[in-house]
Amino acid sequence: MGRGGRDFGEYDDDAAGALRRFVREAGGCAVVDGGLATELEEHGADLQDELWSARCLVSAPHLIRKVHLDYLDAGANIITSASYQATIQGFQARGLSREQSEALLRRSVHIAQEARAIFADGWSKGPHATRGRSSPRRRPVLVAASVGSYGAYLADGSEYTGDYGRSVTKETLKSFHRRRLQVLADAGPDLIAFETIPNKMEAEAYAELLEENDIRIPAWFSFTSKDGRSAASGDPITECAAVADSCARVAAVGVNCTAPRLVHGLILAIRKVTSKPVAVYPNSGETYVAETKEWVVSEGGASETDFVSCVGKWRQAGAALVGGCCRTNPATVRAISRALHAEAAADDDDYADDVDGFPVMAVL
Ligand code: MET
Ligand SMILES: [Zn+2]
Repeated sequence: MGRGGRDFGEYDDDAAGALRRFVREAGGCAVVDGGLATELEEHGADLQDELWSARCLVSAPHLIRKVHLDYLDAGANIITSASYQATIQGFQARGLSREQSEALLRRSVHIAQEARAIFADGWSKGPHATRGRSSPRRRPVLVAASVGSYGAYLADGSEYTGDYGRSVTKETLKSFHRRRLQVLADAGPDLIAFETIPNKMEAEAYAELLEENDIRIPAWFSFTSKDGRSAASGDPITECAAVADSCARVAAVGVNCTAPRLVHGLILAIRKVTSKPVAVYPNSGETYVAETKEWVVSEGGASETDFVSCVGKWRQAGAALVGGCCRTNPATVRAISRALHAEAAADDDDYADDVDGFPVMAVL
């Protein structure tokens, strides 16, 4: 069990059942945080680097903690560690030792756990309690250890194409991820978030690693899609989700860093092959250009601005966890949380003051 967490990790049926209970406790749909790298950059971090957000594990851990706290303050039930692009191989290429690299992976989880503890502390004896709230609400919070795909390590945008070249096999991917996964799991997160998975082969590699290494921390598999029918590589999303479905250690299946307009169809497709909870945390709808490491507005991008107005539709389609990915921020998460808990928010003046009249355009 993670520090400050509930008994989440101690599941004896299946991982999906444990997450389903958590979602229920969170009010029927859990709020996932928003873009971590995006927000680090917003605070001045320079991520034009092959390590991307993982660079801050060395240079600005306090900033990572602040961003986690901002997402908690915005209503997140799940915060995701800064390990997306943190890999032993990537750190070693920069001259760090294996021990130092592994310590940085552990640090990513510990920073998120620390943020949760600070938040819980402030929540029970902070300003809200003195404003006359009779029973301070305790929001359930889980720490997810992020595992970015092999493409993220390559830092060439291939998590959005799924094209790793012929020489990369499932075994390549397994040996690339094995130790990193074990170190992250040993750091004691509540969840492992396999994010931005671009193809079926990497999902298979993860499923086998979870079994072979006997990782007993519930995981979620989250894919990227560019067309709303398949993962980035062209593998049908139904086949990718079926890989996740057949692994008892997988608690949820979903999509992230995908245009919001594609999400509804993807939820419906995923639900055809699994009854595990579905997680969706799209990006703003902009497109990542690997050469310049920049996000640009794509064609038809204007329609993406109603991201938050889609939240109800996604929930109706069966999403159990909703949040944001790149180019989303705490304001997005606050608005998502509001959309999901509209009735509860109406009873809560402090909260309503923060979000009333929030312009959706400004969210993204
Ligand atoms: C390219 S997807 C990045 C996901 C990661 N959790 C982040 O928000 O930074
Ligand atoms: Zn993203």
